[in-house]
Amino acid sequence: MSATPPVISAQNVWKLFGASPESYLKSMPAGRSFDDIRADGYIAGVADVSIEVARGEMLVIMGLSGSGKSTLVRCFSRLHDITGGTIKVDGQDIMGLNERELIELRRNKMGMVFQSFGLLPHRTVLDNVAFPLEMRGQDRHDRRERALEVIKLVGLEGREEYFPRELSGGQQQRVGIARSLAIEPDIWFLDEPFSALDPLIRREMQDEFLRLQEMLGKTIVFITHDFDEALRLADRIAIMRNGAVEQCDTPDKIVMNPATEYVAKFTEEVDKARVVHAKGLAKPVNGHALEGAPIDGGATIHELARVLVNDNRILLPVANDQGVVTGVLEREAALNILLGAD
Ligand SMILES: Nc1ncnc2c1ncn2[C@@H]1O[C@H](COP(=O)(O)OP(=O)(O)OP(=O)(O)O)[C@@H](O)[C@H]1O
Repeated sequence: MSATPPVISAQNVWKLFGASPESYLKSMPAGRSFDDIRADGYIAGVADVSIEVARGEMLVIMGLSGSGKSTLVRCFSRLHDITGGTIKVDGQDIMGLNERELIELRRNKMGMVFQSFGLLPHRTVLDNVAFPLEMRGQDRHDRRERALEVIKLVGLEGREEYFPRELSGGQQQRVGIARSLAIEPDIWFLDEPFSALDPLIRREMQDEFLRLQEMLGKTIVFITHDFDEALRLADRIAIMRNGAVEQCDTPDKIVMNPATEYVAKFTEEVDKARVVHAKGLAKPVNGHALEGAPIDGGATIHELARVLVNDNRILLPVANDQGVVTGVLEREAALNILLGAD
């Protein structure tokens, strides 16, 4: 991960729901499980989570319904006051902010997109997208210019005067995305943005989203309960269960080395060759004598299938995107993944 300070830093964060969570947490003995806490009359929405989000990173929070994804992300923007621990955004402890500072933080730094789109039905696409700029007091001309710009960015040019009811689900979510981008947020929170869309449109939106992210390079926290979606989008995935993070790692590492049985269950059906990259499987060079042209570390094992089958080297040098050899791939290990024998 980069050496720059994290955009979001959560340390030992708890969010308990119940009668007097703060005093309960203070007197709670260490090692209390989710079920113990429930027996005491509390729900551990977030249980001792420590996680950092790097600048420009796409962190996907994945977990089944009720695992605590939304609660954790609500803590990041202090839509929930946390019960214990600390959350810093750009180095600032957000529990120390007053109401006005919080509103500023959310309005200027944070963009949010929800599953339900949340569009204003009596406003056109243009006015929906310009709405957060209006809230910010920007003048009419500037907000129109900016709204037109982001509408174009999400591929809705020509539909500026449509009303939400005249758009498909995918198009409505594009409006939601454009609206959240209008304020140029540093941090972008997306809570299951595509789960109301049918599978084909959903995939299309994921591709669009990756394209946008390539252009914009935002710091993103993306919630999903769909493991395949997480694998497609994430730089790192945090897998939650009972309010806790079971594992937070790159898709390659999660698929190759699931930390718990629970995580392993998600990976069972996954076609690993389509997820794992050469660089994820590569080992350190460690004095191996390497011969011949290197392979692209950013390619998946599936994308390298032809090379892996035809090449007869035992060890293949793996290069980064600058062409520098950074590791070595055992061809047999890669072939095993390709053949589903791993
Ligand atoms: N305001 C609240 N009061 C009491 N319990 C709550 C509250 N909000 C969330 N919870 C509980 O906290 C736990 C985590 O909920 P959360 O909504 O974060 O899960 P989630 O993983 O986002 O689920 P989903 O995928 O269904 O949205 C659940 O057991 C939920 O019932």
